[in-house]
Amino acid sequence: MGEEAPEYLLDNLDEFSLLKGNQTSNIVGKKIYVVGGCEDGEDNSFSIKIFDRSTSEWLIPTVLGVKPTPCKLHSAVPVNEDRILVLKSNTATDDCLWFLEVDTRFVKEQKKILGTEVVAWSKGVQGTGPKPVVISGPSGVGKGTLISKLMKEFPSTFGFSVSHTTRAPREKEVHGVHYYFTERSKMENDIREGKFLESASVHGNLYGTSIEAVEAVTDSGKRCILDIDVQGARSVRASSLEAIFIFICPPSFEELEKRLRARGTETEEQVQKRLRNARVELDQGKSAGLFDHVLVNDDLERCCEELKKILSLDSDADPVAYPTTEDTRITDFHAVSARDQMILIHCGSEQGMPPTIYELDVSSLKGGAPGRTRGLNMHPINLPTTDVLSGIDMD
Ligand SMILES: Nc1nc2c(ncn2[C@@H]2O[C@H](COP(=O)(O)OP(=O)(O)O)[C@@H](O)[C@H]2O)c(=O)[nH]1
Ligand SMILES: Nc1ncnc2c1ncn2[C@@H]1O[C@H](COP(=O)(O)OP(=O)(O)O)[C@@H](O)[C@H]1O
Repeated sequence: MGEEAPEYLLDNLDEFSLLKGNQTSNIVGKKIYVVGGCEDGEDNSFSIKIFDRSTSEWLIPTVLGVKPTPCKLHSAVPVNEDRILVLKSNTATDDCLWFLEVDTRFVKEQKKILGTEVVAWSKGVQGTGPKPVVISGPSGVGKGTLISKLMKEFPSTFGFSVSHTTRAPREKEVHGVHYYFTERSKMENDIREGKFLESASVHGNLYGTSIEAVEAVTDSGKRCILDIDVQGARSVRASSLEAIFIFICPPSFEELEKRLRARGTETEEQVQKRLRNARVELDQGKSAGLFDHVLVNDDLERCCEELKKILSLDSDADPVAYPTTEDTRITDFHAVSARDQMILIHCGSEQGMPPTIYELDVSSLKGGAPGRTRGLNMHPINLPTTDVLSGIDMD
């Protein structure tokens, strides 16, 4: 019947056939990526195995990012030389498109850092959404105060990225609202597993932005605000997250010291540490190319107005445009093909009903692992109401 299996697969067929469940395999460069199968007794989970054609060996890669939840059936197709599109059938619109990154910039960096084979998951998102806002500045300058004010005025526009930290909570701080207060060993482990967009040691404690913290806000249709230090801002700048970077300065060093003491949340030793670090941060804030805007927080009202202008929230500006998502569902019986950055998804339907063909434009992808791949545009193609595609007219 069909063609003989290539020798490199026959040699390793035992390994291959050990995998069960719904699987797909795609070739990118010299490697075959097998997605799906059983893992730890869990059916249909998105496990990954790689067959390296140049060495005829199976590789088990380090898998970074949050992987898709299991589903009964999926299909996959390479989009280009650095990522594979994975389509989950019969799942919600916002969960059906995923990317397995095999050689993107992030994956290349991680391969160097970890010294292993690496792949990374990122979830596909339709549209681009508003850019997240990174706010940095020395301790006591008023970042928290400005952010609270903005969020109070525009509660449905902004959402706060709740960071993780190993520092102890202050009196009025609430776990999950101001920070996720966490153990150092747990946080270090999660960082190693690629769950964090960035992390840094600040004033002797570990702080970090988890991918989920940013995406939870963005997925809810809100614009994400991150309050992070300059090291964190630098990491985010180097990541796939496209954001606006704003540095907040005090009117003077003396005023900064006054505010920090007046807040009364730190011991004298901690205040001293924060003031020492503030000098370094104020210097770093001037680093070329790091911050898009620098604001001086002298008068709170004035500074907040400036911030709103930057974020186009002044009365003259257009409101921020949010993406609209059409309801799409990929059926169990579907076929997928790719050509020139355009993916066609042919979804079978109930007997007698015409199929639905979706066109997915992947020509302007943004972001990616760790996090979400944005810029997708998927819509159904309007089909003529003839039998051409049902294959009835064969005469
Ligand atoms: N890199 C990084 N810095 C963070 C994060 N969360 C908070 N920070 C920064 O850590 C520093 C200390 O924060 P905090 O302990 O709340 O003290 P405060 O700045 O004096 O209010 C501030 O500069 C924050 O911007 C994070 O997730 N990542
Ligand atoms: N423009 C301002 N003028 C005077 N005090 C301010 C101003 N902005 C913030 N503050 C006060 O300074 C202190 C530090 O502000 P906070 O928002 O906690 O700083 P950060 O989050 O940058 O550490 C707070 O007590 C706050 O009320």
